[in-house]
Amino acid sequence: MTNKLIEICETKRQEVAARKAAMTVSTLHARAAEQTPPRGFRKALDDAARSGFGLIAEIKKASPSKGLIRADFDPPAHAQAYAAGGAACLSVLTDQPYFQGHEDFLMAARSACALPVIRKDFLVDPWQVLESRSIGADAILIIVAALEDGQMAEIEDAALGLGMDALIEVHDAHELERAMKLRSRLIGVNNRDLRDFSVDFARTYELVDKAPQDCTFVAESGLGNHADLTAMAEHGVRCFLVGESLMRQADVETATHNLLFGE
Ligand SMILES: O=P(O)(O)OC[C@@H](O)[C@@H](O)c1c[nH]c2ccccc12
Repeated sequence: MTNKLIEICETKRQEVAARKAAMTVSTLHARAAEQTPPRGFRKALDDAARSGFGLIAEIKKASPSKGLIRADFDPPAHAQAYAAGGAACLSVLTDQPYFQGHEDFLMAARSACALPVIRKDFLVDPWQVLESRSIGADAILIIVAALEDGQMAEIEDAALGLGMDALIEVHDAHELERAMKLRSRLIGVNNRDLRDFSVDFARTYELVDKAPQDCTFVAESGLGNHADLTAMAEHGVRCFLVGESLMRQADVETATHNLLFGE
């Protein structure tokens, strides 16, 4: 695990301890029961990828590597723009200390459109899965580099048990092997190295050939334009997670459309 990831997960464990003390599981269950059912995250991606590209468009205000990305940050407006531009799913950062995210952003984005939404955060405890459903999330992220095998399985069980999808994020062949011990067949490869934040598409190219055919395979991070997507498609990749390059555009809907279909 990289130093940054260790630091983020330690911060997250403290945050979760404080949240657990402030909120009972029965309150979370009651809130989860008020939410509309999970929208089918992987299915929406697969459906879109059958006739084109499956895009998870990310609502991201800031990041540790880039600082502030979007000054006029407006989650419901961005959600609608992404949906109108052709995205299959949304990703919303909820981590506050490192990404300036918030649960309210996810709730506002999900209410503003019909797309399935993944909660983008650092999960270190199955408790956070129920918390994610209680704010409406349709899917959660499992970062293999951050967790032991047993923890990953517990978090995944919690998600699948609530009818949610789990996106399993890997960086290398060893992590992909560990991911294959899980039940979920929704795999993301992060092209960004969390040690130095460098982006290398070769990570995706290496791992897509190693992933079993029944996987929905998502390339993540550093994707800037339609040519990046078509280059990935030549390697058989049809699903993508894109944040920064879209969030920097004044006209998010047109940018999303151009990313998917070319200018
Ligand atoms: O903004 P980008 O370069 O398009 O990347 C989006 C997404 O892949 C990135 O935000 C991400 C991938 N995995 C993560 C894990 C935690 C936080 C953030 C991420």
